[in-house]
Amino acid sequence: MENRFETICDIQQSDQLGRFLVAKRDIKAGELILAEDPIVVGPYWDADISCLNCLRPASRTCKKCLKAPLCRDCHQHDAVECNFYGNATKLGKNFLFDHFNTVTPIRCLLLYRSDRQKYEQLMAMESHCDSRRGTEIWHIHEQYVVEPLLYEEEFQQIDELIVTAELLQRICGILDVNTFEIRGNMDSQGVQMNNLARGLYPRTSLMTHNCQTNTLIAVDGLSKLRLYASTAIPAGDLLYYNYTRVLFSTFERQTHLRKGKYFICTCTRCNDPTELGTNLSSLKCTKCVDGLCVFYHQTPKWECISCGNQLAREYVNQVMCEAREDISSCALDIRDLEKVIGKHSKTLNPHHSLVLEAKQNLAGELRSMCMSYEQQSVPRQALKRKLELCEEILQILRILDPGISRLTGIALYEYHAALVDLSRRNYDTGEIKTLELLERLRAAECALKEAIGMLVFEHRTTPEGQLTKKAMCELKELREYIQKVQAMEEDERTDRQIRGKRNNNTGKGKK
Ligand SMILES: C[S@@+](CC[C@H](N)C(=O)[O-])C[C@H]1O[C@@H](n2cnc3c(N)ncnc32)[C@H](O)[C@@H]1O
Repeated sequence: MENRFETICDIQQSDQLGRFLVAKRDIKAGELILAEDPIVVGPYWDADISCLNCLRPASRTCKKCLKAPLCRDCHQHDAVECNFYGNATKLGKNFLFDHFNTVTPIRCLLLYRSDRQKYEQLMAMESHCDSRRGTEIWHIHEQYVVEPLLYEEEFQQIDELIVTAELLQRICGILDVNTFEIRGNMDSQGVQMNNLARGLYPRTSLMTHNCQTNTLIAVDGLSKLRLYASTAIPAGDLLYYNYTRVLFSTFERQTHLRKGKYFICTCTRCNDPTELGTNLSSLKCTKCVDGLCVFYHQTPKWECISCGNQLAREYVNQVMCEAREDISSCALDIRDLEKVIGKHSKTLNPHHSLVLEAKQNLAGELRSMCMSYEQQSVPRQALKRKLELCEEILQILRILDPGISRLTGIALYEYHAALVDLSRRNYDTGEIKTLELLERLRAAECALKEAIGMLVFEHRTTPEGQLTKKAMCELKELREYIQKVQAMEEDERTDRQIRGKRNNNTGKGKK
């Protein structure tokens, strides 16, 4: 695997980007680029107190070290960590329960003892200490990590390593800038078992950010990360990963990257006021009918693409604040969500990221509703609306997250499910004929096949991995159903031909 990475990628460096990855040769979409284990895994910042072995909710303390929280099923945790806490006789028994945010930074420090090479890899990572110094996040880490640790004699030195406030801040910075999310395993019933964790992957984290990624990251329940090309990557191109969310507006993405990753993104999407034509950040023009106002950051101004009308900053702020407030506080209720979508689609582009957020919530609620009914009794309106929403979201994802995409895969799966259910219903009520049913089912089959092609990279222990399994069974069933409908359609066609001939013959007879 080591060799694979080295034949595919080069690590390069520049003043602007720091270290980054470049494709050494053409990489095909879907090709595995690297598989990597984390050098450190730990709970998220502000996570609930969880088992140091599996990160499920903790219910007791390790019998050996008498300090580490464990769940009812785990009896041990990392040996170096357990020994360290066991030997830390002056450390209060509740220290980790009282200062759970210190767990991951302590694990980073313990690498110095357990694996010096990994410790060096960790310390080579970007921490942005200079940009963080004195900021709110610096003070938060000072309060919840640096002070509790340095107050305890046990943490002031680990072997020859002198632990200082600066070193701890650097580790906190490294964790904030470089960690990847690790979602827990699903149990056999498909319920998520562990709390969210974060992991440090030294090679994967070298990837540069771009709001349009060309890679896909899949992490399995054992924390192994696999990096795939999500589009074809020509030799010489950088490998990109999207550090932020695809469906965030430019303002939200830029804020997240500036505040959390300490750089300003200048990718094609960020530099295009229309966001590649999706208008995910645009407002409706207050003067002309179909116009959309976009933000030109160089000037800076909000201006209508069609009529040139400019929007006052105060107006934009007011509209956005109201929408943000309404959408974030809207109950997960179909009627309320429809109301909020209707209201804010009058001032924002109906594809604005805030409206899309409400639409995604609505699609989720419609999905739950469809699942709670017997198939034949799901309200038709709900199926129709779900299909419409899936189409809308897919159209945007195809542009912003091209190639193999987890979000597109999920949306395609939902789209296929709504299309099959609605078409069956339309057929049962006589709204569509067999041929149209067949055509729609074939379209659903294409969507489902494409969804599987995108989700197949997800490990079986993850929610998407479970969805892939389900989708594969449904594809088999759908194909069987298509065959039946096809046979019906052929029978009907033959029937029509016979009747047609008979009519012709009768006609001739009459003549
Ligand atoms: C996860 S690290 C990537 C590896 C890092 N370049 C290094 O040398 O260790 C994230 C940091 O890389 C830099 N970076 C990543 N993408 C960038 C981009 N598109 N523009 C500018 N800087 C970027 C920023 O400093 C960011 O905080």
